[in-house]
Amino acid sequence: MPYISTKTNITIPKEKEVKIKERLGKAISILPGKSENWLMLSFEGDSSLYFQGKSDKPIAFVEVKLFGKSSAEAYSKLTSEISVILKEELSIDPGQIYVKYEEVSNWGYNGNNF
Ligand SMILES: O=C(O)c1cc2cc(O)c(O)cc2[nH]1
Repeated sequence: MPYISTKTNITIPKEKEVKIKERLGKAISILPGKSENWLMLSFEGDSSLYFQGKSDKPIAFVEVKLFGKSSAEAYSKLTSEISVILKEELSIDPGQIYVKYEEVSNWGYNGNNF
């Protein structure tokens, strides 16, 4: 049950959001055992974000939370793919993107915790 949130200082047109949603749905399988079946996503455009004291270029902060653990190699591959997606869909340069990973041991769903 991964969760990916994407926050950016630029506007995300609806058709781009849908495309990114589809691409992240495939990319999540880079993490062994994870799939779009349990993936939740959120998008927040037009955010007040600054990087290196500036907000004059497209910037993104992406958070990936997952139940359990994965490997540094898998996280690195996912970062590459997320960066490609945001570059191709929103023209955000990889050097303007942070991707944070969080491994969660207590995850609730459907009224109970796994
Ligand atoms: O995507 C996951 O991390 C995930 C899905 C899923 C379903 C399930 O029934 C479990 O017991 C664990 C679990 N993890």
